[in-house]
Amino acid sequence: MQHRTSRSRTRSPSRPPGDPNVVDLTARSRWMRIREHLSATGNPDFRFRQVISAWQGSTAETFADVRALPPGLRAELAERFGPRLHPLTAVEVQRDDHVEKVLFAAESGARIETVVSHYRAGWDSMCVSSQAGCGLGCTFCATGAVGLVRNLTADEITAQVMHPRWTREGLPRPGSVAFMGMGEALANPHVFDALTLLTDPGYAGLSARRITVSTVGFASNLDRLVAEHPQVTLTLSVHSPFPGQRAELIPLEGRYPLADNLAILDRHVRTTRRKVYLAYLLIAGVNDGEAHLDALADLVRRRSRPELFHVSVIRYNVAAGGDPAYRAPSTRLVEGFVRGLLARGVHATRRRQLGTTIDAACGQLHARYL
Ligand SMILES: C[S@@+](CC[C@H](N)C(=O)[O-])C[C@H]1O[C@@H](n2cnc3c(N)ncnc32)[C@H](O)[C@@H]1O
Ligand code: SF4
Repeated sequence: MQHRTSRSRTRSPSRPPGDPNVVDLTARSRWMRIREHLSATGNPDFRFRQVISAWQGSTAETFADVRALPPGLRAELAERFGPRLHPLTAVEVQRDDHVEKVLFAAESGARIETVVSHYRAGWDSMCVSSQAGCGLGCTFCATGAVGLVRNLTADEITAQVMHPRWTREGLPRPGSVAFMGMGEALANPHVFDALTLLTDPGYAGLSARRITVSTVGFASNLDRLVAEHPQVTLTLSVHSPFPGQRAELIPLEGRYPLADNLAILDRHVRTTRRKVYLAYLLIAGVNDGEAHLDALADLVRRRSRPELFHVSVIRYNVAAGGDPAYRAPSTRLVEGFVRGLLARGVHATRRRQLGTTIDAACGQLHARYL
């Protein structure tokens, strides 16, 4: 089968006329700078928390609305950091039985999507975007078909989790957060500050173990991630055990081979004893054969601690802009593949997919760019 391997890697965002790109992508997180400023000017720690609570609690749009702060401090923060608290505006919401998908617009006009799944009582998982579009061009993914519009800032990434709309819906904190929305998190350096903020008790206060970063294997930053955030849960997208075929599906294989990424995971599991996940996207007739099963199982069994590697088998969701030759496998085929791995001594389960009817499942997000 011929796979499409070339895609435009960047695409200009459609911005309203006269709207400058006001986002400074070289700047550090505004929230981090605000916190540093408050501390450097002798304010007690609770002042930062007061701003965050007012913002997240949906009562404040601007610093001027944060009534808990002394008026002088409100004016000072607005003057120094700009009046608005919100970096993202929710412009559209779609729902099905288990999933809510929100289209957010950022200040530059860039658009992203965030998905919340309610699949177990009292446990909500949020799928966040790290980039508007993605420049890595995987041939099965709608976000890849968009091309890279731009990296999100750390504040735009974390605002998806902290947005006041969730408080209004009774969901001030999701049970877990996965970087499985739009974009390749490790291709965006702002993800490191975003993780620091998400795990900061004064900001989102999430446990690192409840955060999953999924990557196609941006090895240089995977190395940095395991060093700086060792407790974050990791998923490496594999999709083929054969380098030639993997490079057709995931062009980044040519720059950062799977073997290099697996070597990083080997070191990581040896030091942390944390379980890691290998995602395997099953496309009918492409990567679902016995030879794939044997080679994938072999790849896992050759790890230094194979018991700490878990394969999540994902059914291909038909994605806008994906290769038209790709077909979704039947449920029987997916279950058979999982059984095949188990029979070969590999831990494996099928990853449940929600939201396919509203294009909210893995690989389907394109924020209306397509
Ligand atoms: C959209 S990606 C974002 C995270 C990261 N860039 C990655 O690829 O791992 C999240 C997950 O969706 C999977 N995915 C992409 N396209 C898909 C599709 N059409 N159907 C099902 N899963 C897909 C990816 O392989 C990955 O495991
Ligand atoms: S699968 Fe991940 S890395 Fe590949 S194009 Fe989609 S978002 Fe980017």
